[in-house]
Amino acid sequence: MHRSQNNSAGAELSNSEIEREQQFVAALHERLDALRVRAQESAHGALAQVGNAYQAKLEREVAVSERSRRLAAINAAENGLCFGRLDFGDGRTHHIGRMGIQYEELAGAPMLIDWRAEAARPFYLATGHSPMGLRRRRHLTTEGRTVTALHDELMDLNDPTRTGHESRDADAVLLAALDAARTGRMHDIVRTIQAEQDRIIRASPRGVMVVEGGPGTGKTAVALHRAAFLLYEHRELLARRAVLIVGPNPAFLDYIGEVLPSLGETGVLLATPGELFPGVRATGADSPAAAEVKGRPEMADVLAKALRGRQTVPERVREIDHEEYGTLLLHRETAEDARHHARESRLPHNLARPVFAFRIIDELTAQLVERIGADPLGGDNLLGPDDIAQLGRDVATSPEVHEAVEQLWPRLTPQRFLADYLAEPVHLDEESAGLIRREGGAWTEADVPLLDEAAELLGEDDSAARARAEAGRQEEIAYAQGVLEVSAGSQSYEFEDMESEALAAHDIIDAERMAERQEETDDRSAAERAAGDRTWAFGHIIVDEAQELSAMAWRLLMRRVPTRSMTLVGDPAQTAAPAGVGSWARALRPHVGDRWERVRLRVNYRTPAEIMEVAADVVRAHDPDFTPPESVRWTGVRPWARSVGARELAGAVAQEAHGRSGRGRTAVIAPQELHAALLVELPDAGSAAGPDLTREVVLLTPRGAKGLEFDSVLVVEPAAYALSDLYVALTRATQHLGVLHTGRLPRGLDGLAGAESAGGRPG
Ligand SMILES: Nc1ncnc2c1ncn2[C@@H]1O[C@H](COP(=O)(O)OP(=O)(O)OP(=O)(O)O)[C@@H](O)[C@H]1O
Repeated sequence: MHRSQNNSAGAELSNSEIEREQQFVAALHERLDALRVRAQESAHGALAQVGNAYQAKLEREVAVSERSRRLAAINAAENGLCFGRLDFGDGRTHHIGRMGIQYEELAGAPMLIDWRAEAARPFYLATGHSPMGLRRRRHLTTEGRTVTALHDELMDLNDPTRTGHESRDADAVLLAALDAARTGRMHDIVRTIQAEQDRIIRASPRGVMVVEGGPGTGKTAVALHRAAFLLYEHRELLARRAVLIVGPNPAFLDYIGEVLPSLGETGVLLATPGELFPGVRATGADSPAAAEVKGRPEMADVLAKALRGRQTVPERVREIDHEEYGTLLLHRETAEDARHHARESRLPHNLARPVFAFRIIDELTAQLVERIGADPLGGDNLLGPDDIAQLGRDVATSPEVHEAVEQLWPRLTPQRFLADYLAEPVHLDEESAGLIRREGGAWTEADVPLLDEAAELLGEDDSAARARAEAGRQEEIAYAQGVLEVSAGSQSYEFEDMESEALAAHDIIDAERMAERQEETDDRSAAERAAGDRTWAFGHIIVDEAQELSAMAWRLLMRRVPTRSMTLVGDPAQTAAPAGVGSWARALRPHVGDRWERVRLRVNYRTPAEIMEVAADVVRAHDPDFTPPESVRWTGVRPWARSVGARELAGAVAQEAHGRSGRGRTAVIAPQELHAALLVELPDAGSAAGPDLTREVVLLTPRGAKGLEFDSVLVVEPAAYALSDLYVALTRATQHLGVLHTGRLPRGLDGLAGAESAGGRPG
C-alpha cells in the first residue's frame, strides 16, 4: 500500500493528513461510545418500564426490540467504523462508514454517513468520466481506532492539489482485501463494493431479480449486502416481515453467517432448502436420480391425484353398527354424493372433510328417522323436529360413524400422507416409482417441497385452535375495553381543566385494534417467528445457488413470498443437481411469467487468473464457446497436478496439506468414498458435526465445497467428478491449487501434469 512520499515536504503533508483523519476518527469513536452508553441505558430503561396496560406493554416491547437492534448496530460498527471520505468540488466533505452518526451539538448534521445512504453512492460509483461532483475519493484503513493508511483518488488528474496519499494503483485497497488470508468466515465488503455490484445491491426490491455470474464474481457477497441495504431502506416493512436467505448447506450458512450481523443487521432468517418445512429436519439423502424425480413439476399433480385416491367410497354398501340403533347402511351412491360435494367445496382435503362427514351423517340420520318414525299406517313421519335433531346428534357422535368417515376420508398430516405415498408411489411410471419408493426412513431435502405441497393440498384443520384463539381474543378485547375506559377516565381526571393536545389511547385506537396489536407483541423477532411458521409471508427472499432448486422447490419458495420480491443468485455452469434449473425462464415462468430481470457479474474477485484459466479449460473441453469471468488478480503461482499410486494417495494428500501449514486455510476436496482413508492421515480435517471451516485443513466433497473459498485447495481424483462439480472444486482457491490423482486426468486438466507441487516433483 502506498503510504508516503520520498521528499520531506511530501512526508509532512502525508503525516498531517493522517493526523487530521486520526483526530476525526477518534472523535467519531467518542461519539459512538456515548451513543452506546445511551443505547444501553435506554434499552435497560425500556426493559424496566412497568405497567400492565396493553399500550404500555406494547410500547415497551417495541422500544426494547428497537433499542436492542440499535445497540447491536453500534457494537457491530466498532470495527472499521469509518472507511471513506468524499471531497466534493463545491467544498463539501462527507465521511462514509458502517453506520450513520450525527453530531451531538449540531442537531441532525451528519458526522458519518451510512454506506447505504444515497449520499454515499459517489464513494462506489464516481469515476473520472463521471465524477458525480467529486473532486477526491479517499479510502481510510484503520486498525482498531487507529488510522494506518490513506488512499486518495483524484477524479480530475489535472487537479493540482496533492495530499501525499495519491494512489498509483486505483484498486490497491480492493486488491489488498482480495489477497488477505481467509479466516473460514466470509467478511463484508462495504469498503470495496464495485460499481457493477453497487447497482445490484441498491436495485428496487420489486419483482424478481436474477443475479448471474461465474465463480467468485461476488454473487453471495452482493446478495448479503443487498439484504442489508433493503433492511436499511425499507426498515419498517422488512423488520415486520423479515428477509429469508436460502443457502445450499449448513456449512455455507455458517460461512456467511457473520456478514449481516457485522453490518448491524439481525432481522434475517438463514435456512437451507431442507429446513423450510417447520418441524422437519431433512437428515436423509436421496440418490440424484430420486431427487430428480421428486423435483419434477408434475409431482404437484401426482400428489393431488394421489390424495384424491385417499378420498374413497364403499364398493357397494358399508354396514355401520350403531351401538344404540343397530345396523346403518352407507351406500356407495351416498358416499359418492358426499365426496362430490366435498370436492366441489374446493377446500383442502382436511377442511373439506366436514362437508363429507355432514352429508354422510345427514343421510344416516334420514335412514334412522325413516326406520324409527315411520307411521305404520302410512301417514307422515311420527318424529318431531327435536327428536330428529337428537337422532342427528346421536349419529354424529357415534364412534362407529366416525370410524367409517375416517376410513373413507381420513384426516391426514403432510408427513403421514407423504410417507404413505412414498411407500407406494402411484401415478408415476414404474422406473420413477422404483427410484423414490421408500418405507419409513429419514426425510430428505427433496422431500421438503413435497411435504409443503402436501400441506397445501391437505390444509390444516385448525378449527379447534381457531376457536381457542377467538375465545382468547374476545377476552383481550374485553380487557382492552377496560383499559381504554380507565384511560378515558384518567384523562378526564388529569386534564379536566387543561387544554391538552396529548392523545390518549382511546383517541387513536379502539379496543379491537388494541387487542390485535397485542397479538402482534410477541417477544420473538419476526425472523424467529417466521422460522416456525410455514405460512409466513416474507418481505423479501434471497436464494443463493438458486440454480440448484427443483421445480417443486420453486413452488415452495414462491408460497413464502406472495409479493414475489426476490433476489436469485446463481451460476448455471455450477449446477450439480439433475433437478436444477435448465433455464431461469423455465423455472420462473409458472410463477412470474416473463416479469423478471437478469443482471450479470463478470469479474472474478476470488480466483487468480492462473487458476481460473485451468478451470475454464476443463469446461471448454466440453463447450468450446464457454466464457469464464475475468479474474482481477494474478499471483504468479501455477496450479499443479501430481500423479501417485493408489496406495500412496492418502499419504500424498496429507503431505501436501501439511506442506501448506502456516499459509492459511486449505481445503482437501475429494470424493466421499475416499474420505475415510483421508481422515486416517488427516484426522483434524473432519468433524462429526459437519465441516468446521475455521480449521487449518478441511476435508470436503465437491458438493460440500459449493459457495466456499480457501487460501489453498487440493483436488483429489478429479476424474471421479461430474463436470459441474469439478468446475466448483477448481474455483475455490484464492491463492494455490493442486491436483492429486491416480488415473488419467480429465480433459482440460491434462496440461497441468508438468507443474511442480510443494510435496515433490510430479510422479
Ligand atoms: N467488491 C469486493 N470487494 C472485496 N472482496 C470482494 C468483492 N466482491 C467479491 N469479493 C470477494 O470475492 C470472493 C468471492 O465472492 P462470492 O463468494 O460472493 O462469489 P460468488 O459469485 O458467490 O462465488 P461462487 O459462485 O463461486 O460461490 C469473496 O471472498 C468476496 O468477499
